[in-house]
Amino acid sequence: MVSELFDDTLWEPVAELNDEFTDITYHRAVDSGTVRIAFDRPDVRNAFRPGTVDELYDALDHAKRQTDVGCILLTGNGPSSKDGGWAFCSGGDQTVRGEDGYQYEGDEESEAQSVRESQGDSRSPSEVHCTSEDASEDASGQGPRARASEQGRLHILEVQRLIRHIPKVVVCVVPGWAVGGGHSLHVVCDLTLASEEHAKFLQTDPDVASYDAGFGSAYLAKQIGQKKAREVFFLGKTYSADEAAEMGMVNEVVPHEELEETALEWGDRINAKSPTAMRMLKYAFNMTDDGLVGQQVFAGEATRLGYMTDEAKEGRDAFVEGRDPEFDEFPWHY
Ligand SMILES: CC(C)(COP(=O)(O)OP(=O)(O)OC[C@H]1O[C@@H](n2cnc3c(N)ncnc32)[C@H](O)[C@@H]1OP(=O)(O)O)[C@@H](O)C(=O)NCCC(=O)NCCSC(=O)CCC(=O)c1ccccc1C(=O)O
Repeated sequence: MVSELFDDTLWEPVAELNDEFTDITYHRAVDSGTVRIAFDRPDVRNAFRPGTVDELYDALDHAKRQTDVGCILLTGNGPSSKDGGWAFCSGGDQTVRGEDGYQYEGDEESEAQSVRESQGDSRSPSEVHCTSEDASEDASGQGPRARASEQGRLHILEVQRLIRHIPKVVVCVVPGWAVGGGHSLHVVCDLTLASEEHAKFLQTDPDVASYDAGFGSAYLAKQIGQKKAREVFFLGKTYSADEAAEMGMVNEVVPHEELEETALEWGDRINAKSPTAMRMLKYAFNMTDDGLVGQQVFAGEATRLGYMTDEAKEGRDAFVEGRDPEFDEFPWHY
């Protein structure tokens, strides 16, 4: 079973990737251009370790390149086999956090690393145990896709940027806890749909001496206002789905049993719209907050539209044919 809320008649695995993944699942809807990417570590409230983040990035990047996909659902599988608890994501896996970020190595290695570090030995586990050839294989104990690294990673931020710039609508489907870096992921998604009974929103970053000083906090303030965003981080209260909707960071709250069905319906609504309009709208919404990068992304799409005109083709053809361009037939639009 993928997840208790998952209807396997409506989805098929994206086989070339899903089979390789250990920490997430990746499915495509049978009847529509919607994909479902889900954290699959329910026993640790879907905390992400570096290998999880790699898989997430790879799935999102694959989804980005599917020209018949308009909507991405990002969710968490559940419930936990240990206690029946539900989670979207509880952020960075604290058991593999090292000195300079999250470590690829498994828990035992991390603990060993901490001990080594406290004894003044700063070698990474891969230096201690692995040759560089070992490191490219599954020496990390985190599945075949884990890329052993001598550096601690904070690359969930790369995933955040991918979600921000992906030319599709990303819906965060929250079946339980959205905490820490998991909370930040929900903030950066275009829309959030939450389980009435189980969704809970909490920022623990400062409890574990972490701080998402980008989208997770500053962009959250754009969504819910400065006072509320500061409350989320400075008081660390837990908010129900209804409270989160009231604050403006959740779009809709539905009964738990209807969560994924509703998410798929949202996907259908999204996919029925003009892909170009949706892409330009997403980038327009982003642009005011994203500075020159926002302008660059929007302008890149404007350039793509320009390239599709006969006027642009004339410019290209004239160069290739070694003649002056003939733009007389093209109006100076106003
Ligand atoms: C999520 C909880 C509130 C759930 O509480 P509860 O329902 O009572 O369940 P528990 O019994 O606590 O948990 C069950 C089980 O799961 C394990 N677990 C839960 N969360 C994590 C985790 N994050 N890492 C590792 N393990 C976790 C827990 O230990 C239990 O295991 P057992 O073996 O069964 O005992 C609660 O669990 C909780 O508060 N969890 C911690 C939340 C947290 O602090 N997350 C990290 C925040 S910091 C972060 O995410 C940084 C992310 C990042 O990379 C980043 C870096 C730089 C800039 C920005 C970011 C960014 O924020 O994105």
